[in-house]
Amino acid sequence: MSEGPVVTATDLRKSYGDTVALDGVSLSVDAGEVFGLIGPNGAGKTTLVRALTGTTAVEGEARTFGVRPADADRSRVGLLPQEFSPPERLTPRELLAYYGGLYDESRDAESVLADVGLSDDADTWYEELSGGQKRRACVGVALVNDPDLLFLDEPTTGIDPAGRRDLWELLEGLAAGGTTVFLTSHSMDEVEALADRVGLLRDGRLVAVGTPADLIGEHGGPARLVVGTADPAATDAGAEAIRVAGFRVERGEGELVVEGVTPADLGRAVAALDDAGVAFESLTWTEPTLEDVYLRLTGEQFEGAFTPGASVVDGEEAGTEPGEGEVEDVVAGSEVDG
Ligand SMILES: Nc1ncnc2c1ncn2[C@@H]1O[C@H](COP(=O)(O)OP(=O)(O)OP(=O)(O)O)[C@@H](O)[C@H]1O
Repeated sequence: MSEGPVVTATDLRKSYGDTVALDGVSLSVDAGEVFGLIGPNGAGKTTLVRALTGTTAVEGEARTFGVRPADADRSRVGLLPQEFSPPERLTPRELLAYYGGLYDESRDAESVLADVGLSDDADTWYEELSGGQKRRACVGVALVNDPDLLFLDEPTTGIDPAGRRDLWELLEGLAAGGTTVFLTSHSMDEVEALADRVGLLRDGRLVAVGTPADLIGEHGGPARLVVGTADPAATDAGAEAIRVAGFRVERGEGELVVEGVTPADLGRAVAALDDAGVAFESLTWTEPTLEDVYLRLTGEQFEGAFTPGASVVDGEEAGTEPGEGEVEDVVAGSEVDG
């Protein structure tokens, strides 16, 4: 395993006409590190991957293994582009033989097929594979030269949950063995699970870089208690009781969202509801995730998600009708019947 950064970028810039795709991106990725790149559609992720793999010309300086990407030893780099359409009338086994043949040395096709979970479909034409099986085959192609540096642009799109987890395990194993992985994904759980460090790209700029834990600590916002309330009267009474107990509370339809509740606060919050005789149907405590970081830093909202800090606090702020906000499904947390 080599020492020091395997990938470096200094002030990368790229425009397509008036569209600025990269607006001064600098980063470095060390050997054996999994770097996760996230950001909204059009943020510049694919352009950055292309810059780092030498498939598009950019301003600034990009280096892989210390040389310009176009000059890097191709046998050491694997690339799964976002759009990759191998020949339709080849089977996964043939595809691996075909792409493996481009290198002086390549991995045994059977072991790659096993790695990506395609051993049973190894002799089906590519065009007859399901979407997820196709993507597995494409991941296999990126692995066939046993690369030291692997670029994966949205590798698990279309792959079922079990298959995604298998691929995560595979990537973790590769990284543990010293492979450097540069991963872009729209799946926050994927990036949180895999990445040692995460970079968030927005409008061509890297607006945050850090470990998932650091980014969540810095930008994820507070832990929350969501109280499912039985009826509007209970929602009103619950909001008041929680507020009086000193918490910051927001109201949604049939629920209250109490922000900044630590595990040590839970008892006091529940006691406030009980003391006020407020009937509640559920209690869910959630800690912030990388998804919260993403939402806060991009200003995006998932449909149905409420806007942190933008609705009723102390019942005073205007502009939000009860029922307007709705909290997304619980991602991590515990439910307690009330
Ligand atoms: N070949 C091209 N010609 C013109 N504009 C382009 C081209 N490629 C990308 N762009 C523009 O550059 C910007 C960045 O695109 P890019 O594909 O890098 O974003 P992305 O973050 O990968 O998006 P997505 O999440 O949708 O894959 C977008 O505004 C896009 O429209």
